[in-house]
Amino acid sequence: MRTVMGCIADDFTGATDLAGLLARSGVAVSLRIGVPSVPPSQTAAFEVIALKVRTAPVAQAVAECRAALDWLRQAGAQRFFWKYCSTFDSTPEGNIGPVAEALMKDLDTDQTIYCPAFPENGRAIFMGNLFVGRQPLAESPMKDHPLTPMRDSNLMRLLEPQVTRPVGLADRLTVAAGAPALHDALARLRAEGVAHVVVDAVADDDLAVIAEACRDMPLLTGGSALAMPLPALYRAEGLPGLDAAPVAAPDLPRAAIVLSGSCSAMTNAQVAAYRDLGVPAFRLNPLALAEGGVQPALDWLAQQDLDRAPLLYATAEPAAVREAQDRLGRDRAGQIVEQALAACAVAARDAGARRIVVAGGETSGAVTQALGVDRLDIGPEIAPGVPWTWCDSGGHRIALTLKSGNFGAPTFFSDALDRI
Ligand SMILES: Nc1ncnc2c1ncn2[C@@H]1O[C@H](COP(=O)(O)OP(=O)(O)OP(=O)(O)O)[C@@H](O)[C@H]1O
Ligand SMILES: O=C(O)[C@@H](O)C(=O)CO
Repeated sequence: MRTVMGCIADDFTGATDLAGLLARSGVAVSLRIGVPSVPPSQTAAFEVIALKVRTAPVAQAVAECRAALDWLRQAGAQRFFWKYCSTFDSTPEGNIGPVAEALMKDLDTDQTIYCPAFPENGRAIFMGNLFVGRQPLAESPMKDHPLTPMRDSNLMRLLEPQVTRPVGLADRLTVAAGAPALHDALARLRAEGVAHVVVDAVADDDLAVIAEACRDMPLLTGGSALAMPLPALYRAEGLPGLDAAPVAAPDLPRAAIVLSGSCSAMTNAQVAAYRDLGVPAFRLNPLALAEGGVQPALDWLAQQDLDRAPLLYATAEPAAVREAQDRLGRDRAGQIVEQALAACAVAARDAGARRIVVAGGETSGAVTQALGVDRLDIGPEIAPGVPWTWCDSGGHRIALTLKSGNFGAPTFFSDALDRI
């Protein structure tokens, strides 16, 4: 079927978040890991391509996203969505702005919007400032993120150094005036040469207004929640073939593994809560990994009863993360941990684990790539923005859930395992 919307996500948890929220409306969603190496044949109404480019060098991120755009255009898509984190995770150079600008150029469009709001998960934008719960972004735990510490809450100020063309704001008062008013405001900004418009949203109703006003823009950018109203709008337009055939849940053995490489405040709470249940747990320390490699963790794993869903985690508080980064360098510390958790995922699968829980976007990218997964079917939602997915890995059908660092309740790991 012809693809209605092509979506590009800058990390893997973000991709499952987006696909899960789209799937809530019963629309056909296909989630691919990386740009497929073959031209599109059987495609869904909504195609999501998961990339691992959030912290990649700008030129690499732009090249991968343009290749994804090209594939999605071949699939027939004429509208596109650039999905990044609801906490606007980026480095001073990018990659949110440079990718958006490159996609705009390829699509020959002179304006797009930026709306990472995700009210269900406490992300709201007011007067261009992003809030996480009741805290401004830069005062939230995101200020200590291991790879993308967010030290400013103002989205215009964050975006300006990342792009070459003017940045503007459509504020909450405009959004509250409704879709036609927002549409007119965007047209006025376009006439003034404003290419990049941050749009305020504090509640799902605001996102519905924004989606309605902007649904025909060739490129939308934002968090997953902005995409949620789109399937209903496109259905109302009478676009055919939007509905999904139900995906059968596989009957999987109990054996499971939980792998956590996120150091967010919420993941720290989730690791603590899961450990409190008395499950077997092994802490991966980047300094020990740098010296002794991953073998001790693999040896430990080989001794475990996978029916008890053991936990391997590098999750640590900001002071411990800083210490590892000071000694190893930020990127090396991250990569050592990601590679170790990826090796543990493969070992666990080979030992029979068929339900795999992963916490952290970069971590999920490394694990999913190591498992050789190229496509995910969306299953039931565990928490807002975190679905179970089914996929093929190493000749087996497995269940995989990729949890964004900040998402889920403190009981997320046991919630996930109870859900299927
Ligand atoms: N103890 C540690 N010391 C240093 N770096 C660590 C440690 N534990 C994990 N890391 C690294 O921190 C990074 C965490 O990023 P990741 O994207 O996996 O989680 P997250 O940002 O919380 O999740 P999301 O992107 O979904 O919000 C990874 O690169 C991981 O390898
Ligand atoms: O938008 C979010 O917060 C998540 O989907 C994400 O991108 C985490 O990496």
